Amino acid sequence: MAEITEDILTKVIKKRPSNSHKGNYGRVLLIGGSENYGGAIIMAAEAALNSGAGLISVATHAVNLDALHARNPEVMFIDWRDRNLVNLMKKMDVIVCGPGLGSGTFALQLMSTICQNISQNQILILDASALDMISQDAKLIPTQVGLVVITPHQMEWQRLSQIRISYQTDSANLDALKKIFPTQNAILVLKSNHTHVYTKSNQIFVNPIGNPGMATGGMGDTLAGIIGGFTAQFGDSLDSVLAAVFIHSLAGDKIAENNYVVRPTEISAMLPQLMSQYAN
Ligand SMILES: NC(=O)C1=CN([C@@H]2O[C@H](COP(=O)(O)OP(=O)(O)OC[C@H]3O[C@@H](n4cnc5c(N)ncnc54)[C@H](OP(=O)(O)O)[C@@H]3O)[C@@H](O)[C@H]2O)[C@@H](O)CC1
Ligand SMILES: Nc1ncnc2c1ncn2[C@@H]1O[C@H](COP(=O)(O)OP(=O)(O)O)[C@@H](O)[C@H]1O
Ligand SMILES: [Mg+2]
Repeated sequence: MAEITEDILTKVIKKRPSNSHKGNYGRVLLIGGSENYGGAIIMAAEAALNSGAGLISVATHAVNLDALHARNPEVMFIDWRDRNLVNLMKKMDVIVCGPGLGSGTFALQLMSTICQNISQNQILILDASALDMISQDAKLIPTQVGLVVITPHQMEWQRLSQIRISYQTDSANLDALKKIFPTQNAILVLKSNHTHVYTKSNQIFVNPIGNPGMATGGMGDTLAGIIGGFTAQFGDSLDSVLAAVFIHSLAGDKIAENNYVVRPTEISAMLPQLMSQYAN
């Protein structure tokens, strides 16, 4: 097992060439935010925006539109019941699904639409409720997809892998990852106070930083958005995912130097400045 180090940030974060435009930094669609959990998808979208995705769209319950735009007018909106959502999905480089999605019949339909329409040149990041839905129905896992990144916390991983938290050893986790995604290119980001990242080729990484001030609702939603932003602009590599995990905790540690609590939105606020320090 290897520790993720600061070097991953200099390796991944690139200075932007002058002759570039928003289309060069990736299109991300975030799907989630039921009537009760709008904040989750707003925080994920803010994280994707602040981590540098070129174009960001959010498919959510209509009730979330005003809050989303009041907070981040840079982000585009589509009602998640809009028939055009399927066409929009097809234009995306990255789809992040799950923060605040909920688990009703409609959420199931959305997952099924993603599963049927996503393609080999797209990245899918599954978090929160989306993971609970694939736990209940493996047919919702797409076979034609470029990369799937799953970001469960330990209880979500228990539901998906059937491994109880105290039995979530590295070897059991690797076996489960391969069993759940037999043919797909898949990365498991198993979140905890020291998040582990697993690949199907038996690579294991541990995140040595982060702090308990980060134990605040919305922290995982923010990580999902950063992974979306990093894979959209720096590519569908393991390194992009490792860098996202590391910078999320690095920001958390910097905020915790003089704050008892770390707000997820403050992590997002810190990203543009942190990224400029590591870009080369
Ligand atoms: N502002 C918003 O809109 C927000 C909306 N959100 C949305 O809410 C939805 C539900 O997501 P969820 O994560 O809150 O609920 P769930 O999956 O039931 O997990 C909690 C259970 O697991 C247990 N547990 C054990 N180990 C654990 C661990 N390491 N980390 C965490 N939990 C651990 C834990 O144990 P306990 O606390 O009882 O000790 C408890 O029994 C989802 O769609 C999400 O996006 C949130 O993002 C917050 C902000
Ligand atoms: N004690 C802790 N130390 C370090 N990181 C933590 C700690 N508690 C939570 N985190 C981080 O916060 C995030 C929590 O994710 P999650 O439970 O999905 O949050 P939410 O669903 O509320 O957004 C993960 O990235 C996890 O690593
Ligand atoms: Mg979560």
